[in-house]
Amino acid sequence: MSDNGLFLTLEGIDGAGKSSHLDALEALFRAQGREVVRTREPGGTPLAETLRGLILEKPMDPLTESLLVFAARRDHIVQVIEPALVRGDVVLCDRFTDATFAYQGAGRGFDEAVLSTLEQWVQSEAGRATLLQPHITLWFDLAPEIAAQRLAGARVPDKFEAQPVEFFSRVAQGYAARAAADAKRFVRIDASQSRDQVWQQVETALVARGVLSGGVTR
Ligand SMILES: Nc1ncnc2c1ncn2[C@@H]1O[C@H](COP(=O)(O)OP(=O)(O)OP(=O)(O)O)[C@@H](O)[C@H]1O
Ligand SMILES: Cc1cn([C@H]2C[C@H](O)[C@@H](COP(=O)(O)O)O2)c(=O)[nH]c1=O
Repeated sequence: MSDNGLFLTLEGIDGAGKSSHLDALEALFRAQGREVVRTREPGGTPLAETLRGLILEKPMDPLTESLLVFAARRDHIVQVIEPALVRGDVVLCDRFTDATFAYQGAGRGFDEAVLSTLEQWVQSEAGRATLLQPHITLWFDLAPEIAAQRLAGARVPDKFEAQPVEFFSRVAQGYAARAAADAKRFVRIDASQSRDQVWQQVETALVARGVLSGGVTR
């Protein structure tokens, strides 16, 4: 399968600040003449959004959780992500498979070999030479204690947001391990800085990667 699009994902622990930059990123790509599909995981299709409700609210064992996450992802890939990439669009996705390795793998302690097998099944496509992976992943790296302070009182916590800081320490380590294993794809963003400084890092990284023209402002 040929794809001329750009698959850009944003990752980080809950409260790291990634969603705060989605509007500006979408506007920036559109201003540079790109079609943008903005989406999220779990979710992005009616079926996957239904699964999201279960994943974020219902208690379940880690294998069940992982299977539901990958089922939602499969529908999302088939219905939304692959068609958009083939059209040449920018797919701006709030979380993808790195979140599964970080949350279900490192956070819950679920078997990463099983996650890798599911990744192979779900992200392979007839006609696609390699596994579907994001072209660029912006990893918003923030200490769990600061993320918890930012989220405190901001909204009613879901099943994951209600987890203790130790859980998010493991999730953060999971992200660090994924980033180390695929350093070409990951861009580490120091998310402890102010919103404007974080945005500057995002913009600079995307210009350096050649996916945005220089001299852009928010
Ligand atoms: N750089 C920043 N400095 C201080 N507060 C921030 C910063 N960026 C975002 N925030 C605030 O932190 C909270 C979490 O931000 P945001 O919703 O963007 O995080 P997130 O990574 O998308 O979280 P989640 O994955 O849980 O949805 C919000 O209240 C937001 O206003
Ligand atoms: C993709 C994915 C997500 N999660 C978790 C991570 C977050 O706590 C929620 C999504 O909420 P957000 O406000 O949209 O960030 O789901 C997960 O555990 N595993 C995954 O694969």
